[in-house]
Amino acid sequence: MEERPTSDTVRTTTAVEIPAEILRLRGSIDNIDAAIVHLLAERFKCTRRVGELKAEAGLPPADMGRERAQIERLGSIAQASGLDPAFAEQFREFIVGEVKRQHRSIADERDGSSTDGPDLFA
Ligand SMILES: C=C(O[C@@H]1C=C(C(=O)O)C=C[C@H]1O)C(=O)O
Repeated sequence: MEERPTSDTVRTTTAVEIPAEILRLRGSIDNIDAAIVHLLAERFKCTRRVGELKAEAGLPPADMGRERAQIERLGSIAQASGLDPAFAEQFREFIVGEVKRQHRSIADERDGSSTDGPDLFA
């Protein structure tokens, strides 16, 4: 006979069968996660090169004019696609924060001067 959980027994996840639809959805979630990692890897390849070109040109790591345009554009895209725009902005900020950290480190490796300059606020 199947043992029923009581207040002092803990039901483990293995005790209950996982519905087939959840398993199917997890297959898609895994594919999406893989795509996100591939896309991020490609994005960081591009931003790393932008960091090198900025350091060569003596440009600062951050460009707040560009970021304002990104925030506006991605906010509209998030809204239209049913993603919370606040979450989209947190995610953008997380990624771009790492990009700027990498740009500062590229500039520092070159001559150590670019981190001392102001961000671009055009
Ligand atoms: C990549 C750049 O540098 C920074 C990083 C950005 C990004 O990751 O999209 C955008 C603007 C900059 O603050 C850039 O200027 O294009």
